[in-house]
Amino acid sequence: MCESTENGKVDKREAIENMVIIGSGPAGYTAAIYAARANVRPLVFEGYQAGGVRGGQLMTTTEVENFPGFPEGVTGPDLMDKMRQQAERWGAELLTEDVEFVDLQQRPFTVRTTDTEVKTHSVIIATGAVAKRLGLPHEEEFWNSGISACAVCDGASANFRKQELAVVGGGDTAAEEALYLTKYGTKVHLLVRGGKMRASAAMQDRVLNHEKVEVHFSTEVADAYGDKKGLKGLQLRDTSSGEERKLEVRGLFYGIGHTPNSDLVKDQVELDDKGYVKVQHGVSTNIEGVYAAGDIHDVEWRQAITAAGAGCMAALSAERYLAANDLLIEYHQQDKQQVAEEQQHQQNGKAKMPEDFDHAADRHRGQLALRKLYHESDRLLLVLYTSPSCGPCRTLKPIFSKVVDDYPGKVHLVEIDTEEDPEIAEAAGINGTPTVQLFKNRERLHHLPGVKQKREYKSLIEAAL
Ligand SMILES: Cc1cc2nc3c(=O)[nH]c(=O)nc-3n(C[C@H](O)[C@H](O)[C@H](O)COP(=O)(O)OP(=O)(O)OC[C@H]3O[C@@H](n4cnc5c(N)ncnc54)[C@H](O)[C@@H]3O)c2cc1C
Repeated sequence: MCESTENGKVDKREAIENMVIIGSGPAGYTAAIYAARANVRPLVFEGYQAGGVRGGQLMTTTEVENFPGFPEGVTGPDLMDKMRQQAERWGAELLTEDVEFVDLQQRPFTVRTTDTEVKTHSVIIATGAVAKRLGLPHEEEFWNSGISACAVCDGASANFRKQELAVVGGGDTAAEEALYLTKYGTKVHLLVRGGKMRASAAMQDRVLNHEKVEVHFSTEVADAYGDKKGLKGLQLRDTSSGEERKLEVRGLFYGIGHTPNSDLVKDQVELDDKGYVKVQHGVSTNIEGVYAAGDIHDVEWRQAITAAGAGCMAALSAERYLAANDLLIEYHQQDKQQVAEEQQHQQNGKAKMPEDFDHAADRHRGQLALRKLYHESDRLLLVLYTSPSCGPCRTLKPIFSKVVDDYPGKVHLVEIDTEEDPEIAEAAGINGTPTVQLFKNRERLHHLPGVKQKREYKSLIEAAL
């Protein structure tokens, strides 16, 4: 059933769900795999923007070396894609939407996004955590044009290559980001507020002995400065003497920890003083039938494998709760092969090479296609800049492809891999991926860094058609 609200059409489902899982990090997807295997048919709200991208924090890292089953290591985005495929294969329903409202006071519980509203007998909160920001006076001005919270997503951008860069933080995340950035920058300054680092001994050894990394202890960032082209430097303050000085860098990356994504449930579920959900018996919240799994409650271990373990416990606990209260409706699923709609979209969207260039096709790839269409096409031109190691790009690509499906013959989509085509990305002023630009008749209409809501892209496209 569809109903109109102030937000537009909301799909209000009449049937009561067995289980809703909020979040799609290792905790959410593992809960989905266990619940789906038990014929519970969970509904997963994967998230989109509110608390980090679909797939969670591992979408922002490169190699994961410690997740069991991958002796050669696996990239974070690949690991999360595999978990997603496994959940989908066993019949979990996945919606890439942010949950905006929950009512856990009345049963069945209510869960609502902009597009969907459901009632459910049980809920697993697996909303994880997001990177903290410093809140510098000029942070917003240089966000995505020099300041970033994801070195792995943005470090390879043309404007950071062969430049001096800085990372803030003294823990493992900051150390990992600094080491990653040495691949691209001429030098990386690691700015540590205290007199020593909190990172593991092994990580400290690596950064302190790396020829391209300079560690500045007792140093905090007071502000950032630059011009319209982006960040030019930082105003630093010595935390012991209060003395200030400038440091010329073109990139500032945050590695200063995380905030739990618990705002959604903060007045309904018991939280600790830092905002983490309080649990008993591993995953049970103070509300029967509501469970929490992963970094949303784990202040101590905070690992992919512990989050996945908690997801398993939450799914089994919720299933027991449903069975004990006679609420469970079983759905016997066929062993679906991996039929991800997303893969189909990517398949359909395979871009043509310039040699067999087809003007009529909606989708293209690479700088030659872009140059050709920029000069010759009278359609609206949508340029999607991505990079191979960027997790948010993997989230955006299928969603953006679906947006393009709605305008057959009216738009041209050109995907530019900023590693394959760094010159054109630089010329276009791309400071991070993903970024979308809209052009009409050789005029740039919009520059949209990051992942936006589908409706935002659609309203800009419709206004420009
Ligand atoms: C840079 C980096 C490197 C790391 N490397 C490793 C490593 O090598 N090995 C390791 O074991 N661990 C690593 N970790 C830690 C690991 O990523 C986390 O412990 C793990 O991802 C936590 O999983 P989670 O499922 O609890 O939450 P997250 O991964 O944080 O996922 C939370 C999910 O909830 C969704 N969400 C949030 N709010 C909403 C909402 N309102 N509606 C719907 N969905 C929502 C988000 O979109 C996201 O999908 C790393 C972390 C970082 C930041």
